[in-house]
Amino acid sequence: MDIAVVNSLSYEQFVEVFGNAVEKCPLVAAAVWSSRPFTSIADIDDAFGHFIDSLPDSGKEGVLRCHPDLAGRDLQSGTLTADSLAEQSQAGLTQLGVAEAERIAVLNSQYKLRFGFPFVICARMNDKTSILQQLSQRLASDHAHELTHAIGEVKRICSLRLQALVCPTHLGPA
Ligand SMILES: NC(=O)NC1=NC(=O)NC1=O
Repeated sequence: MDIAVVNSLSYEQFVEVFGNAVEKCPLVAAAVWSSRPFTSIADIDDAFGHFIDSLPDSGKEGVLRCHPDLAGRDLQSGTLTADSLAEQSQAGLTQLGVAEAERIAVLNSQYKLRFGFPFVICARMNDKTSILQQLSQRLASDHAHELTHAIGEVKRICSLRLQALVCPTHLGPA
């Protein structure tokens, strides 16, 4: 879909297409529609990022709480969104050994207990080793820093999803 088509979408169509750019948070796409017309993918990406950044901490925590655990219950029960399943599979989280699965489950629970939201990382930019490493490292963070870091990961995930949805604008004749 090119940017001209994006700009022609009704808000219902826009939410249909972009509603999961932020995992299970169609509100973000519904709000970002108001920023049309967009000039490029980067423009759309900025609009998503600015909306997320404008949320109060409780809103940011709410966005994080809509993310499924990595290699968690949703993966086991096959209830992940297609986006999340593709991202988690690509990072090797669907082929964890028993010990790795156990370790990520324990660390995810410790993280949620400490911060009140799930550990979120852009799986497409990581693999299971770096994810486990980041999870144990970030457990030691303080709440304020971790909230900022986690929201940065949400925006990375969103950027990659937007790039998969919108084809780059070709300058001049295609
Ligand atoms: N808790 C998470 O980090 N979830 C996810 N990371 C991704 O890249 N996709 C997800 O669903």
